[in-house]
Amino acid sequence: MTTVEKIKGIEDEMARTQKNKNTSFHLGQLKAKLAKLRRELISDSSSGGGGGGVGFDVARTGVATIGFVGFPSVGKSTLLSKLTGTHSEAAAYEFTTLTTVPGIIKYKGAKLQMLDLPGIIEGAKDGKGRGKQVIAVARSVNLLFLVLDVNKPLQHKRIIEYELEGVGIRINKEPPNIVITKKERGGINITNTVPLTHLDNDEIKAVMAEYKINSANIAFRCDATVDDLIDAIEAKSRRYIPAIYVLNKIDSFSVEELDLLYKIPNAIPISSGQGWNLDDLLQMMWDKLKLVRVYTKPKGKLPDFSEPVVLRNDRCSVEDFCNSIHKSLVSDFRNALVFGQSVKHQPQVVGLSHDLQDEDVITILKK
Ligand SMILES: Nc1nc2c(ncn2[C@@H]2O[C@H](COP(=O)(O)OP(=O)(O)OP(=O)(O)O)[C@@H](O)[C@H]2O)c(=O)[nH]1
Ligand SMILES: [K+]
Ligand SMILES: [Mg+2]
Repeated sequence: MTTVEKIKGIEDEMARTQKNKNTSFHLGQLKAKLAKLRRELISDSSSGGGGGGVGFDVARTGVATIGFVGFPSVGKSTLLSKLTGTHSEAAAYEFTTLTTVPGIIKYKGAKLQMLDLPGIIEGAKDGKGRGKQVIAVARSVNLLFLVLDVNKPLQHKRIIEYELEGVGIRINKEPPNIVITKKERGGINITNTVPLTHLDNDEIKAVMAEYKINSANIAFRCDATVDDLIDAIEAKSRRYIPAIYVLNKIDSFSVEELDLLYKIPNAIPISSGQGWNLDDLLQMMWDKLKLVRVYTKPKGKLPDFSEPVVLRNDRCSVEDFCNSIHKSLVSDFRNALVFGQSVKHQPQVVGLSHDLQDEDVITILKK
């Protein structure tokens, strides 16, 4: 049996099993088995076995990368061409785009890479179409544009979410606050700071047994589900990626129905064909990326507000700032003077490990 067939078998069994007190151990076990099999599929596609593909992933440039994912012919390529000026073939037939097409956009001083990808369909994660390669790229981006055609059923949204979840991508979600500390002996010890309303002991035991973890402290600091527990165990293979639902083709949609679309969280209606509402899309992109713009102020001079150094918020220390200017800067570094939100005193003397915030002004003092 192939991994995909085994996954199908477990999914079928789960669908047949009613959730109640007597089945929770069994269901927990099935979910853990499923998560392990899906991880095998992910590592297959990143190591080249059926995924990856020559020339499919592209060299990364810019401070962050945004990937376009959606069903065929929803208008991904039209959007890339509009936003970046890079031509990506668009046509009325499905699967026009067959590989990754990168483009670059400069926004608020930040150079950002956008990746137009082939369309995906139901079953993508299990190898349908170019789904595996698309998903391998999707796992590596900093923000996803999940492009939907407003004229197509909203069910497409569910299918795409399901496909991405199946490969360990978690959309617009924080990692569950569960700390698992493995021990040599002593069994499973559970503590919780909030009541656990979704999980019972049988489920926890089943999952830990399936992962062959016999002794561990598990500290729940959120009202976790069994899926959250599995995500915590599988933390290394999970990707927490912000996403925007780009509801495209509103030019061919009745205005009365538009109100409904505004109710979907993290969504924005646009027309890539007509170029409608793209400014709002870019502003939303900016808010989601949470980039950090830092202005340099040479000693004794005014700050240069024309060209910020842009950092990602997971890499925004003074050291990251130095490295993005020049490799040698760190070795000459004595300390830095910072003005702005990241410091209490204006200015404040800081070292390499200090984390900067958006719109800070910095002066580097050399040895
Ligand atoms: N009415 C309307 N049509 C659009 C819009 N955006 C794209 N289209 C049309 O939709 C069709 C598909 O557009 P593409 O940009 O090729 O879509 P895609 O998502 O890249 O498609 P694949 O690469 O095949 O997955 C083309 O005929 C476009 O002209 C839009 O905003 N409004
Ligand atoms: K198309
Ligand atoms: Mg395309």
